[in-house]
Amino acid sequence: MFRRRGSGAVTGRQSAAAERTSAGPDALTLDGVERSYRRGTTALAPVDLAVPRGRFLAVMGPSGSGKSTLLQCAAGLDRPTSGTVRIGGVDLGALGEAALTRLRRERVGFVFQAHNLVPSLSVLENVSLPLLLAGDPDAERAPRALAAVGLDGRADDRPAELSGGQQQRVAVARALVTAPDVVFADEPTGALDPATAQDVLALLRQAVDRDGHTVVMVTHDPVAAAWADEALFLAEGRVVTRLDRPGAAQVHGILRNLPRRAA
Ligand SMILES: Nc1ncnc2c1ncn2[C@@H]1O[C@H](COP(=O)(O)OP(=O)(O)OP(=O)(O)O)[C@@H](O)[C@H]1O
Repeated sequence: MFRRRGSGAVTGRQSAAAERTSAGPDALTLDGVERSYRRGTTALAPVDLAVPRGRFLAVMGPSGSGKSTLLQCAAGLDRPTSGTVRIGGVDLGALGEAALTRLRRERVGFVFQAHNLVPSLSVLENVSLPLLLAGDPDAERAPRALAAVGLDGRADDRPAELSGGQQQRVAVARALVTAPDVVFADEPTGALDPATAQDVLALLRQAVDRDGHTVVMVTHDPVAAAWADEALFLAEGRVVTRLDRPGAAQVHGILRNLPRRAA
């Protein structure tokens, strides 16, 4: 079964990490990324961030601190007011809408709280969808991705025939199937019970340790953050602190003391 970070999985993780250090540009960089809105709200003050390949980053902070804004700007779903976002070295600001859409399809994976599977398609077809959209002809990729989340036996089922946790595992397979530069996960365990949540987090951890994926996860949950390599804490749109190898109790303590944005 999957092992929690810091257990026997460490050796494999270290060798995978060593391979990745020589693997070109960081998966994601933000340089001076700021997002403000017309009525004067600065959702995100200038943020600098570099996420190397093969890293699992948790983004945390009180409600309104700018987590979603950071994720949306970093994933090319929103354009920052100023600053530069690069995914795999590509400057998103230099891309027109069509090229940005293509980059999101081919080089970014998404896992949301609501899994957003297409109900009329089979599980395998759902996982294959990003490959179809990207024009990738490798027919083996989707079954492999499904097997990696332990659901190859359910390929022909419809999403409604699966439990919530299984559906979220399919969403993880769908996010990983194109081997994206970064997987963005927005509260991926928010709708799951604690045990099922741990299974999904273990899958994300495995994707990082075994396959060298890069994950940026927004979460409110200190237990979820403890699966990451690093936690980044936002308050009032700014990065206020970071924690390597975050422990749930430590994360909880930091969160409790962060300032909240005035409503
Ligand atoms: N479209 C918008 N127009 C104006 N203000 C916005 C818009 N979107 C977000 N904001 C503001 O930007 C700030 C940051 O919002 P954001 O959604 O990024 O926070 P969050 O940390 O993700 O919050 P939560 O945990 O509640 O989802 C908030 O003050 C919010 O009201």
